[in-house]
Amino acid sequence: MRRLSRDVDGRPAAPVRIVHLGLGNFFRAHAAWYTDRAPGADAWGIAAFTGRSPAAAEALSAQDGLYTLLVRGPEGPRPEIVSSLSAVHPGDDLAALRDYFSRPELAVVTLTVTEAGYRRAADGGLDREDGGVSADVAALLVDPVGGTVTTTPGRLVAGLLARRARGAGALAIVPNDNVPDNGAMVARVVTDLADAVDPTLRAWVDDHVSWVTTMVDRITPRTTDDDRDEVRSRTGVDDPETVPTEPYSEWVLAGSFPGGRPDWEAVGARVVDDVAPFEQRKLWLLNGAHSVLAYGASILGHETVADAIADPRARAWVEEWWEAASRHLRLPAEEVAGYRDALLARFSNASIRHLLAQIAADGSQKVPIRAVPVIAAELAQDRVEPGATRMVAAWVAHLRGHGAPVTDTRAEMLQELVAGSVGDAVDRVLGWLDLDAPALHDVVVEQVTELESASGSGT
Ligand SMILES: NC(=O)c1ccc[n+]([C@@H]2O[C@H](COP(=O)([O-])OP(=O)(O)OC[C@H]3O[C@@H](n4cnc5c(N)ncnc54)[C@H](O)[C@@H]3O)[C@@H](O)[C@H]2O)c1
Ligand SMILES: O=P(O)(O)OC[C@@H](O)[C@@H](O)[C@H](O)[C@H](O)CO
Repeated sequence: MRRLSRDVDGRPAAPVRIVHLGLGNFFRAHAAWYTDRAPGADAWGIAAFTGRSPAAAEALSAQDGLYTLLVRGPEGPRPEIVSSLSAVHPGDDLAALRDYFSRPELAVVTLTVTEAGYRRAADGGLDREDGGVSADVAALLVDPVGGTVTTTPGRLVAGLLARRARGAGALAIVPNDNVPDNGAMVARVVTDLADAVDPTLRAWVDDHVSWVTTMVDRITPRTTDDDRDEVRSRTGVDDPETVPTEPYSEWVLAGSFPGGRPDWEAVGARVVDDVAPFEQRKLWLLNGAHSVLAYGASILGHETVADAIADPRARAWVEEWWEAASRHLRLPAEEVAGYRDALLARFSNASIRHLLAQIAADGSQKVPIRAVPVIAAELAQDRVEPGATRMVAAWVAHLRGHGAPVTDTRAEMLQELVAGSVGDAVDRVLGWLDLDAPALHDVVVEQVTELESASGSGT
């Protein structure tokens, strides 16, 4: 069985003008795919760095950075080869990272490092108590041009220090993680870390970095052996780096690109003044429903989104969540209704095996941005809507050992929050979420109790 190689399968590697951090599946289905398909792609190569493990860099290097995107639509799976990765590196290859940042032709830095990768404290600023962050600050204080850094904010500051030292000019930083106002979010953690290592760096950053805000959407689960087998049988290529994804894709961006960028709009991206309405629509309706299912439907015994949405009980939870969330979206009702219909079709796509356990991970980063704004908006209108609170109740039950396994960078703290009686657990979790309204307590306790008794019963 043959492997992918540029001699046979792809375009020649384009000159690197984009650096990407976080070489996961979503980046390969989304930003790398838009860059590959944009007109003039032969002028826009990406150098991508893994976040933690070097495995993806090693495997992709062995196939010249090429990989197969397996687009799983209703008409059957369609393999597409993506050629935009000109170079792939393990995340700890800091010499390469600093070198790219020093080049004037580098114009864009994109990121998909997960919500937890930004190392934020509860107030949204950089978590200075985080061990990785304090080690990065210490390393850059001792050696700004060669210090070893491991966190994403640390790597960005190391790159920016190298760029300033070479006078290499302005660039855009484009976070593509599911975080509201993600441009301002990444600006904050990076400038916090910059301030801690060099008080003169902030002024340079202000003049030379454009923080772009984005809404990103394309359901992209982890790769399974079935995906690799499908590619093998359809193309005769053995591609361990296959990425499964759905046909639907959206990318909405706001911000400037002082060094230029690929013509992503030509392949469907939208550049707008304000991302917020798109981001709320997607984060609340899509990601919020995902979280309702990840915690609630895994308690009912389901493993994937498609299985879960086919269960009338879980589907009703999603519809109730959408009713509550939709009331607070600043979009025309018909647009919201159309989006909801499209979501039902996307969730029901059984050829995408999207595991509820994957979506459930790092709830401490997701529940506060997916559930809290909707519950708070309901409270502001004197409503306690069970459809809105169920995500929190299901998360509490999940943290107490029901449904999908708990994987969270803050697992230890969360276990303390949910210990003891259901009433105590709910009190502490609502307090941690800054949802102190007494009216919520009984509703959430009743929902947790109901979910815990449904646990494992499959009813
Ligand atoms: N998968 C999707 O459907 C999808 C869709 C829209 C947005 N996203 C966003 O993309 C992110 C990544 O999703 P994915 O499917 O590519 O996941 P993935 O697990 O395939 O890849 C995650 C990447 O981030 C890196 N990473 C993980 N934790 C990190 C940390 N603490 N510090 C630095 N790097 C870290 C990993 O090494 C890997 O390179 C999501 O968290 C989400 O915010 C995903
Ligand atoms: O990727 P996460 O971990 O932020 O969230 C899990 C899912 O809700 C998410 O991946 C969606 O599938 C995605 O945001 C669709 O565009």
